[in-house]
Amino acid sequence: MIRTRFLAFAYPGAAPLRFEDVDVPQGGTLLLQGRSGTGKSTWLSLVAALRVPSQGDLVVAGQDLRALPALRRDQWRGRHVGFLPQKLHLSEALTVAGNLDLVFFAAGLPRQPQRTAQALEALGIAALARRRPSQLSGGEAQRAALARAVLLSPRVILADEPTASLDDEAAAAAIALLREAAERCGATLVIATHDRRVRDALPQAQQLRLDEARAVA
Ligand SMILES: Nc1ncnc2c1ncn2[C@@H]1O[C@H](COP(=O)(O)OP(=O)(O)OP(=O)(O)O)[C@@H](O)[C@H]1O
Repeated sequence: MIRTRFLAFAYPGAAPLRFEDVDVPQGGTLLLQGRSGTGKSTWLSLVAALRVPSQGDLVVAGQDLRALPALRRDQWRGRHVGFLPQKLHLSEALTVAGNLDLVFFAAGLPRQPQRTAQALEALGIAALARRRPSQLSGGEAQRAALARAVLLSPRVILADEPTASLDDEAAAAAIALLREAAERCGATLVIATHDRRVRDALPQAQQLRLDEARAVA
């Protein structure tokens, strides 16, 4: 679940970005929409506890993020938030499986090879576990990044423009994979997108529209 009230964030020297309230139940889907520069990445970073709101309340998966001590934020994120960034950030120094193993490290947990294998299996890329990211197709790399995002069965999955630069077939596959992964984990799914195809594919999803007006104090 995600609940925001009067949420705002100000970059130094800039007018605050103010965000409309949302109430997304656990397991629900939210589409975060708006043109470039309207604050989608900022909103995602607040929900992921990467930034602290300047104002307002923010509860994610039952955790009041303003009450979360700074020292516990990274661990909380590592355990409860799965992030599928637009640029996938898979390390070429590691195999696909090795990239997933980093998740355990980030969450302060021991490596669990069986769980890594299961996550790759669930996304249909078990056979690619020992490859390097550069040896994957774009779609395979996205599956690897999604396997990494859902490895610890997060309560929230945040996907930043997951269909950008994908053709229709690949975009439909990416949306289906995200939905299936969220369903398996019982996670709340947030997709930041300005792709109409995502909205059309998820007609039941809640929507939060950001616009330029919100960037004004
Ligand atoms: N580190 C920063 N310092 C100052 N201003 C910033 C910083 N990061 C973003 N901004 C500004 O905050 C506003 C929101 O940026 P944000 O990246 O959240 O938008 P976005 O909707 O995700 O854009 P895009 O779709 O292009 O990724 C923009 O006006 C941007 O210029």
